[in-house]
Amino acid sequence: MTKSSVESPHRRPVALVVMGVSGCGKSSAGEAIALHLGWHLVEGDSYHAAESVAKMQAGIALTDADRAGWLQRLAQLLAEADDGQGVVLTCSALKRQYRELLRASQSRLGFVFLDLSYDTALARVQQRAGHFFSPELVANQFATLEDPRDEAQVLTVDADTPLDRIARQVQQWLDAQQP
Ligand SMILES: Nc1ncnc2c1ncn2[C@@H]1O[C@H](COP(=O)(O)OP(=O)(O)OP(=O)(O)O)[C@@H](O)[C@H]1O
Ligand SMILES: O=C(O)[C@H](O)[C@@H](O)[C@H](O)[C@H](O)CO
Repeated sequence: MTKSSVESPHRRPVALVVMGVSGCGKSSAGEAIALHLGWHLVEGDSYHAAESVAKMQAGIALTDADRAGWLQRLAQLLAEADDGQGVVLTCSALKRQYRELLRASQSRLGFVFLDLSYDTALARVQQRAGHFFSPELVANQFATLEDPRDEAQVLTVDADTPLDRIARQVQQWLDAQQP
């Protein structure tokens, strides 16, 4: 057996997707992580089609077809990350097939899964003012979520953890990996 065949195929990520249901803290944690690492922050919600935002405002869940173009746009942005410029992308990435699509564009991709209870997510979304996302859709987000924990390069974090601690957990996780 050659040396390379026994080594982990995964190298330290140069891009991270901060993922999870609405209200789990993707934007807040994504910003904290990007600041801590000195990486470029991409807010995935900014890349939804206007029609998709209108649907979510109206309490209509997105379909795979609604998300297809959005995910393609995000995949292109992830492809640009490298050792010189890391990228933190906030993106719900609820289904495994969405995550696979993103992985296909960036081999050195990690996911930070913000794990949160339904009750807490709902309370956060209801309390938040001025956001397009309809609280009626929170249950659908949980129904759509396919747990990523058994997939490679996924760090699961309790989404109730203070943001600075989440950022440090991510840093430690990255530091424990080979360059
Ligand atoms: N770790 C945390 N501890 C306590 N409150 C948090 C934490 N992270 C986020 N919040 C709060 O929860 C609410 C939702 O956070 P945020 O908008 O970052 O979530 P999100 O996943 O980006 O949501 P969406 O996908 O709907 O935009 C905000 O009011 C935010 O201040
Ligand atoms: O895939 C989706 O259904 C969407 O990306 C949602 O998750 C929202 O955009 C987001 O959570 C609200 O900010």
